Amino acid sequence: MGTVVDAASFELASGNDANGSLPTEKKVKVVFVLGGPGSGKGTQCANIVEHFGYTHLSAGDLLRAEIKSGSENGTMIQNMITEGKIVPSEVTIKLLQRAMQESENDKFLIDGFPRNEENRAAFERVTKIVPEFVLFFDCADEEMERRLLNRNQGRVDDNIETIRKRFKVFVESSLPVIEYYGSHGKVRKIDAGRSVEEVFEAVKIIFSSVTVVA
Ligand SMILES: Nc1ncnc2c1ncn2[C@@H]1O[C@H](COP(=O)(O)OP(=O)(O)OP(=O)(O)O)[C@@H](O)[C@H]1O
Ligand SMILES: O=c1ccn([C@@H]2O[C@H](COP(=O)(O)O)[C@@H](O)[C@H]2O)c(=O)[nH]1
Ligand SMILES: [Mg+2]
Repeated sequence: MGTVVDAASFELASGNDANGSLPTEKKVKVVFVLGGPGSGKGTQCANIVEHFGYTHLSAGDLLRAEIKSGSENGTMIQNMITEGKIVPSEVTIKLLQRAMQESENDKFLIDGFPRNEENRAAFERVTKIVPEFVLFFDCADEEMERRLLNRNQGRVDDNIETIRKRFKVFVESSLPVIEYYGSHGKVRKIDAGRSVEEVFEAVKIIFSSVTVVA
């Protein structure tokens, strides 16, 4: 597995177990993958996994799995997704923490999270994880809308009404998170309006510059 250089490792603390014993710890490296709905986050994460050995954690996929699992939060999550709203941080962070703890990998692409300032602050406070960097897929609304309306995966939020709401939430709540990380020199911005292959060429340059083969 590749070793990421020039990046600190961070400790992931789990919640106490049933006996209240000390939390277990796992050192992990995290890259946040952000961008508007339909900008191609999931598509490019699949390529990054294949070439650079990360584990892909899509916050949206984890929430959709939680609905399917019959969780007590399922109805609330379903309603939030249908409305394009942001699920409370504690729910999403628990799912992300669990996925990282259960994985044998130590480097993760967290796709579609944090979506607002509260998500960001809560994640850093609870997990003590600071991302190595933020990959930002920048894409025009018209292109994202076209992609989402053609996606055909049966998602309840891939309809024009919810898509418009998601765009508004992205601009009002998620862009400030990207600006926050930008002000800390952590954002790697990519023109995501190009073909899948062209976008991945740009992605590869970024990951190649932080990763060395072991
Ligand atoms: N560069 C691209 N050019 C054209 N189509 C693309 C490109 N990247 C992804 N797509 C297609 O656009 C749709 C949305 O892509 P994807 O699911 O990766 O986006 P996303 O950013 O994860 O969206 P969401 O935030 O809604 O989960 C998919 O059908 C995908 O095949
Ligand atoms: O951190 C998150 C991630 C997602 N959501 C909700 O899920 C949908 C779909 O997310 P995708 O990333 O497009 O798969 C999103 O619109 C939110 O409603 C969330 O609340 N928090
Ligand atoms: Mg996605």
